[in-house]
Amino acid sequence: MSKLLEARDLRKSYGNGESRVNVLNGIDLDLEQGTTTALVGASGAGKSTLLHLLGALDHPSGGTVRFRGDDIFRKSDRELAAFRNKSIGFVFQFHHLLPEFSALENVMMPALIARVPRRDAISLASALLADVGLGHRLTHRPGELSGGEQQRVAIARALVLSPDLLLADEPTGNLDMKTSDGVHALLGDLQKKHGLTLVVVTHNERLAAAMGRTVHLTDGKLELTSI
Ligand SMILES: Nc1ncnc2c1ncn2[C@@H]1O[C@H](COP(=O)(O)OP(=O)(O)OP(=O)(O)O)[C@@H](O)[C@H]1O
Repeated sequence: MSKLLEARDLRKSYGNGESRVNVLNGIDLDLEQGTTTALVGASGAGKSTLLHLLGALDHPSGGTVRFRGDDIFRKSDRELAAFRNKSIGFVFQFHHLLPEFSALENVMMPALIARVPRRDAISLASALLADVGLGHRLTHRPGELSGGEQQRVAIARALVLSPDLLLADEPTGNLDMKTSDGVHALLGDLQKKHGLTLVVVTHNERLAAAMGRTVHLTDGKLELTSI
C-alpha cells in the first residue's frame, strides 16, 4: 500500500492572547491510498478543524501535511487551490447544492469550472449520478429530492473531478437512521469502486466501526481505537 497523506505534529489554535484556544495539539495521521478512516470525537473536539487542514481549506498553526510526499502548505495560495480542486473532494453535512439547477447541472458544475468540455462533463456527471442511484433523477432540482437524495447528489459532485481523497464531514448528520445507513453504504461502495482514500467524520460510532479503522480525537490528539 502506498501512502497518500502524512500529517505530522499538526496544530491549530484560534484567537490570540487570553482568548487563544488550542484545538489541535500535535496530530500525527497517515492515510494509506485506498483506505477508509472514520474520525470520531465529542462535539467541539476539532474534527471539522482537522478535516479542513487535511483538505487544505485552512492553514495549520504548526506542523506539516504531505500529500504524496509533497509538503502542501509550502505551496502558494494559488497552487494550493489548484491542488485542492484536482486532488480532494468534500462532502459536508449541509451540501449547499444550487437550488435553481438540476441534479445533473449541480454535479457538472465543478467540471465546467475546471474547463472540462461540456459534453464530457455531462457524461461524467450522468455516470456518477447513476453510480449514486439517481440515474432517473438527472433533471430534478434539489428541492424536488429527499434529504438522502440531495446528499447523494453532493457525493456525486464531490467525485466529478476524480479526486484521490474524499473528505466527508458528518455527511449523514441531518438524515434519519435508515437514510444514514444508505449514504454510508454508498460511500463505502464508491470508495471501493473508485479506489478512493476516504475520511468520514461521524458521531455515529456504530457506522464508524463498520467503515474500517476508527481514529478518535480527544484533547487535540488522535487515538487509534480500531483497525
Ligand atoms: N474559525 C474559528 N474561530 C474560532 N474558533 C473556532 C473556529 N472554528 C472552530 N473553532 C473552535 O474550535 C473548536 C473545534 O471546532 P470543530 O468545529 O472543529 O469541532 P467538531 O469536533 O467538528 O465539532 P462538531 O462535532 O460539533 O461539529 C470549537 O471550540 C470551535 O468553537
